Amino acid sequence: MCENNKWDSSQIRNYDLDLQPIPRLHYKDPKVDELMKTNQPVLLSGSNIAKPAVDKWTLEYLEENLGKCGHTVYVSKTHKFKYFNREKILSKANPKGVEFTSETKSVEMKVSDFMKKLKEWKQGDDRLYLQQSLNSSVGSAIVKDFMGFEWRYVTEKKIRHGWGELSANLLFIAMEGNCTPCHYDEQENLFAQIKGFKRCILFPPDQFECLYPHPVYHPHDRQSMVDFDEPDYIKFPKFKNVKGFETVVGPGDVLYIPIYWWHHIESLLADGPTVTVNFWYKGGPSCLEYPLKDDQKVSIMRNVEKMLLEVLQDPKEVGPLLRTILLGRYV
Ligand SMILES: CC1(C)c2ccccc2-c2ccc(C[C@@H](CC(=O)O)C(=O)C(=O)O)cc21
Ligand SMILES: [Zn+2]
Repeated sequence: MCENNKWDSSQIRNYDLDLQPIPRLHYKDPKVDELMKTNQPVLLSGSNIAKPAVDKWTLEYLEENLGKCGHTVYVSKTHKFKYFNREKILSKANPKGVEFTSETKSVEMKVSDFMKKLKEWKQGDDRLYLQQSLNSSVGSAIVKDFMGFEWRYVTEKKIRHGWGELSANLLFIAMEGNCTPCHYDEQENLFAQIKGFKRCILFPPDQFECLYPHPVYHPHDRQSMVDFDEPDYIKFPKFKNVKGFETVVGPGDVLYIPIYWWHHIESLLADGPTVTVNFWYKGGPSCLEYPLKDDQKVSIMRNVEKMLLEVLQDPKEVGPLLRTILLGRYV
């Protein structure tokens, strides 16, 4: 895995997974469009997409210019930051508000306090992960750098590949070793690495059965139930057969994470904090052409789950009803 002797394999966590490398291409290589057109991940190298950030966004600069208002900081007792959607707790699909606890909580923190905690952090302390939308609430210097991103290139890709509107540009500052467990998003993603190195493990949408996502009504919707650090092969036997892709992104790299592709992302161990900016685009209009694409099937499965929960109300009735439909008739 060691490519540019800036890091070594002792800095990535050891999972027993069958992984192939993600292609790394120059961002102007026409093969980039071949891969994007077929929803394949690709690592774009040598691009200036977020060049002003790569050149200027040191932690000191960010502390100075991120703005005085509070920023959303996630706190975790472990290295894992598993997304938890609070709105799902009392949604109509979960009327009884089944008790859910989240290992990750979010707090508002001044960037100066965040940076101070980053410097003083030691093993065993809670870990922090700052997330900030790059909008008018950040300082004017950051806005100016942001305007200097290579918008012509990313907009050309959005149009050429029929992506939807740009929904967000988020800035992430992670502690070394932080890990975002395996999940998928319903957005196209250009993941621009600014500072430090992140190991990215990706799985195509057709690995759904091997990754066992939480039910759609669960606050951990879209997240895999499998704990990569200690997989429970009894509860999740197909996880043993999962097949994926892997790369390590460094400053200036941009990774295309296609919509509905699973991704597990970790900041290298013992290499200091990392900074990332992502570009999330809504999915484009997808016409039902046959055979259906794997991500369309995931979307259909989500809609079936939502409809059944809507009408059955009680999540415990979904399994028996689907089993009645399936057994002896479809399987
Ligand atoms: C862990 C964290 C801070 C978080 C906590 C609670 C709710 C949401 C999120 C959230 C969402 C996106 C990311 C960035 C990235 C993963 C990575 O780079 O770590 C990723 O998944 C993507 O770009 O799609 C990180 C987070
Ligand atoms: Zn994500």
